[in-house]
Amino acid sequence: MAQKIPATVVTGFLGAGKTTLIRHMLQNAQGKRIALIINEFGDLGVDGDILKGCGDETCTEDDIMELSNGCICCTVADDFIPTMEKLLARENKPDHIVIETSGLALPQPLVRAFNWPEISTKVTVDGVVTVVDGKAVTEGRFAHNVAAVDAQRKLDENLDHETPLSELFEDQIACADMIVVNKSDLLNDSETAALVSNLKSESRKGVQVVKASMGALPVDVLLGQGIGAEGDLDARHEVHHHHHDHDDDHHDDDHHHHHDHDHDEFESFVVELGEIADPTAFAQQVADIIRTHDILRLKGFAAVQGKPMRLTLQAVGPRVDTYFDRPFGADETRSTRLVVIGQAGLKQSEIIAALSA
Ligand SMILES: Nc1nc2c(ncn2[C@@H]2O[C@H](COP(=O)(O)OP(=O)(O)OP(=O)(O)O)[C@@H](O)[C@H]2O)c(=O)[nH]1
Repeated sequence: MAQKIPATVVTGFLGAGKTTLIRHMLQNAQGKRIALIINEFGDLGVDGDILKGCGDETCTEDDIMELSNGCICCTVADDFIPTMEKLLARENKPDHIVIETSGLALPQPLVRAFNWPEISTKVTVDGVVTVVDGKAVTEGRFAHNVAAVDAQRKLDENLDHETPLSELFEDQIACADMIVVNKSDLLNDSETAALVSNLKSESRKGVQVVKASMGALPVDVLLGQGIGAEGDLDARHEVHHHHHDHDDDHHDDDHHHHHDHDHDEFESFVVELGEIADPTAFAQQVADIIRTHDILRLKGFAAVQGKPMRLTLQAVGPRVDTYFDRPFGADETRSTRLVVIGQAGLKQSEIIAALSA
């Protein structure tokens, strides 16, 4: 019987650095043939485009498959399983499959999907890698399971309210086989050490916690954990959520379980603009809009007047990064397309007006 193909699930909150980590991994794959499945949030294939635009031989378009029908946990049967089957039916099989979940997806339902008969004999979950935005967590955003923040919470009644974001963060930590404390370049040594030790105490026994900057970790560290996570689901208990009206018995079926609607708390939309004049001024404008409207994530591509190259724009919280990634193609419209992601209730028309100003 053929050996099962190992699959690594990369999860982590919005903007934690999953795409960056995967890109680094592909560029340093050391001959390993890696196929990618990307679960995009929103209808603009930004992450896929970033990976395809890396121009590296190891990430040809053929090896990248996109799931774009929303959160992976609700589309297992219609989207994920058929995509996996297509991938597994290929003559030229990958050595390893890497699945990037959208920043809002929960890893447990995806891992559970590997027990489906269509794929369970052919693939196994090598491990779940959870990428953490070290800077954001240190600053107390989505950091509720960090002991220090918890202690503070108990002292302040106003902080008692749990948000879905922190619950999601806990679920991602609970499911991890390896936790990557990314963006360590933005932390000092003692902040990094404190975060690593907090996450170690919050995660299951034996889970590795490693620090990284720009997701730069050796492929041998990330892949080949050999965990078989799909057979180990009970250890990855999802956190009990207070606002749900029924309790989780951990034997829920794949789609209709209690997490289904967590991502309803979020929304995203795409903004199309013409060419922009000045990247620096535009980045500043974007940063101001993010602050005013409490946008979680904003990313996409811009056409800059007089520049043949496409500008990639990435914003996580108030930090906006821009860089030119590749020339626009001859048959490509020189336009600016951005996806905006935030908690439900974004003032879409105001945001579009502000971006167009
Ligand atoms: N300073 C710093 N920036 C980083 C690091 N890793 C990633 N970034 C930046 O953070 C932003 C988000 O990184 P991505 O890799 O797109 O994050 P992601 O988790 O794929 O984001 P989503 O797809 O939106 O969930 C980008 O602008 C990256 O360049 C890091 O270690 N240090």
